Amino acid sequence: MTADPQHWVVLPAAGAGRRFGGPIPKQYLPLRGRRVIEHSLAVFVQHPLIAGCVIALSPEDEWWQDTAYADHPAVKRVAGGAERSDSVAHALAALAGNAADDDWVLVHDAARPCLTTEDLDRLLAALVDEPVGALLAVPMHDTVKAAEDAFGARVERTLPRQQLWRAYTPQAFRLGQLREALAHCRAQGIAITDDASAIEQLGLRPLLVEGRVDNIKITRPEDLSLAEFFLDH
Ligand SMILES: Nc1ccn([C@@H]2O[C@H](COP(=O)(O)OP(=O)(O)OP(=O)(O)O)[C@@H](O)[C@H]2O)c(=O)n1
Ligand SMILES: C[C@](O)(CO)[C@H](O)COP(=O)(O)O
Repeated sequence: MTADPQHWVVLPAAGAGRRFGGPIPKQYLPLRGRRVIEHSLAVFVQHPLIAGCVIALSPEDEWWQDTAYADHPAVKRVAGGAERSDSVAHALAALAGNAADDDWVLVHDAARPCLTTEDLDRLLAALVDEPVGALLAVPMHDTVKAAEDAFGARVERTLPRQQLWRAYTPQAFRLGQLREALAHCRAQGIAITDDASAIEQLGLRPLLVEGRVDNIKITRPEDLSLAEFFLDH
């Protein structure tokens, strides 16, 4: 008889926050009495189904030591990498000693501080009997235009929004499969911006689990005020 899979969390937190700018990386900015990263971790550390967390940090980020989780027994730290996917891969390697290949790993951005326990529970529930893995996502409600090139301002076509979702985190996959998928993308030189994209490159189709729109990532300065608002309501 095989044991039920455990659930682990990987928090990539080694980004520089270039689009945000500012004096320190966005994940360490103050937000409603705590740092952004403390909000992002809190929901996992308190959750009974989470076995432990690995956080990928930039070695230069001395602000981590000031957080409530710096010496927390359930939070292990590793060095991040040049890209988000490298940071995730480093954290997965660190997990290998404690976790099984069939265990679930939930990857969540350190810069996403508004995740609710309800959304996390919905994702965890979706993993029961799920063959591939799942991610929180939000259906597209806007009318979306594709431009003729990345910087072009002229419409090429209107995309069918019924098929479009915004990919959020956490994104949950089997430890062994996610490690394989990230290694495949790295070996093939395939650039990816989320973990689901790596799994898709193996020919698999992750499950989209509808989440709250307010689980935003802090990417640009205006997102910080939005996160403040969402945390208050
Ligand atoms: N080399 C990297 C790059 C990003 N991240 C993390 O991945 C998450 C989402 O990435 P993003 O919003 O793109 O963060 P940054 O890379 O910091 O932002 P930017 O692209 O604007 O520089 C963040 O929690 C960030 O810290 C990481 O761990 N390692
Ligand atoms: C995983 C992710 O949050 C998906 O939305 C990712 O961090 C996105 O990175 P982006 O380049 O800021 O879209």
